[in-house]
Amino acid sequence: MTTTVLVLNCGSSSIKYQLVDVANGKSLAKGVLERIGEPSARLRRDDAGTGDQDGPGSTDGTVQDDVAAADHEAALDVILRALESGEHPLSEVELAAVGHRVVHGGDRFAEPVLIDDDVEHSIDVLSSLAPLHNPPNLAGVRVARRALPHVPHVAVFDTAFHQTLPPSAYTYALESRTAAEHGVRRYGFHGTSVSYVSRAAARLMERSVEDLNLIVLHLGNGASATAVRGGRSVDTSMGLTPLEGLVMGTRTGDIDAGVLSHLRREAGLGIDELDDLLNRQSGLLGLAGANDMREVHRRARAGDEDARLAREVYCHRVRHYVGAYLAVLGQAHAVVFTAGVGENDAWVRSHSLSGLRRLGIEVDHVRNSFAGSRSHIISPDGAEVAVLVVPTDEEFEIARQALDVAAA
Ligand SMILES: Nc1ncnc2c1ncn2[C@@H]1O[C@H](COP(=O)(O)OP(=O)(O)O)[C@@H](O)[C@H]1O
Ligand SMILES: CC(=O)OP(=O)(O)O
Ligand SMILES: [Mg+2]
Repeated sequence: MTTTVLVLNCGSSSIKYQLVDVANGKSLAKGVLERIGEPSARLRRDDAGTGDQDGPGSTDGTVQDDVAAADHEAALDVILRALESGEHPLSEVELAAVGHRVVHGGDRFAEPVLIDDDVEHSIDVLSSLAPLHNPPNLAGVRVARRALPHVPHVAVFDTAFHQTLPPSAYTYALESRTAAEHGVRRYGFHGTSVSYVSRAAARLMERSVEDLNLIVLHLGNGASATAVRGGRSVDTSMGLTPLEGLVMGTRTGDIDAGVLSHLRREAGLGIDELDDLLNRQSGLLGLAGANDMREVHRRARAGDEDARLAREVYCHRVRHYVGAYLAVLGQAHAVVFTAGVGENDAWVRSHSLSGLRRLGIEVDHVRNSFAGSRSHIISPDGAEVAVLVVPTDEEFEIARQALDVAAA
């Protein structure tokens, strides 16, 4: 039986794709189509079958500029044609499944599922709880189901891994009838990444994940912290929506809910304006004028005080959650950095964890400056709490889970 899975991770303005042979862990083709809807849409592809998984962002292949991708349908069409012209044309590859990243699965989905019209409808209903994510996820599902109607399509949810949160962690102290009536609770996101990274961290530590307490810091465009006990999520920083917790590229993270009523009354902002302000105009972008941490560093080095403050706030919040989750877990075996910032940004790693020696947490500056793309330990030998950098691979994890569902 075939073990090849096409994975689609559809964002609002980009689609990441990967063709994976789950059996041997090989990536047969991958890429990202960015700036959907703009004339300057661009496809970065690596379809030479470079072999092993090597983390996000590592597209060492070719770049096609100005591709015709006015919407997700056109974008997927470009991707399917790119795959067809690569070393592993879809017409010659038998697909076991198409795996889709879906960010919000709400109460309904604790596991990956085979997509039918009813599942599609549920993803749509959950869109208001993940306005940056579920709508494009759904667009990808719809287009791909039409383009590849004979292959099983599987949704893999960011929320699923966090279904193990205990009620004390997922319950907001909001009047309970209102909360129950409107499904207001903490769900948590980035679960596919955290689950993959937890197991990869255990391998690096040569321990079983069941025996480890981990604090996983997924610092990408969205950012979250998760406390993982024995491979299960027991607390996480994102909540009902992917807005709570850490400072992100364009999202506030934690903010006093009173700010909303204050701005409603004082600035006359409507609900959609508030939503846009908190989700799209804030975070690093709102503080420093740039949502990419590399640009924030450039500005900070050039003396820009706003950029300096933005990265201080970012690291302060990470440190805040590390302390909180040390307390939640009682004891941690490792702090694990992953995703775009976590994997690449030595400055953020060392600033977030500085001064924590008495808690057993220390970063070795030589090890921290290693810039390769493989998992590595950045704490000194013998540290009480290991500090690790572990590249995430949401696409591979989605492929693995999608194959499980399709083969069941
Ligand atoms: N070398 C780097 N140094 C610091 N930050 C980086 C670096 N490379 C990427 N990033 C950050 O990672 C972010 C993207 O992270 P990623 O995990 O790829 O996000 P997503 O998968 O959500 O699109 C970028 O916005 C940028 O801020
Ligand atoms: C859930 C979430 O925030 O995802 P991303 O980091 O891809 O925006
Ligand atoms: Mg991401």
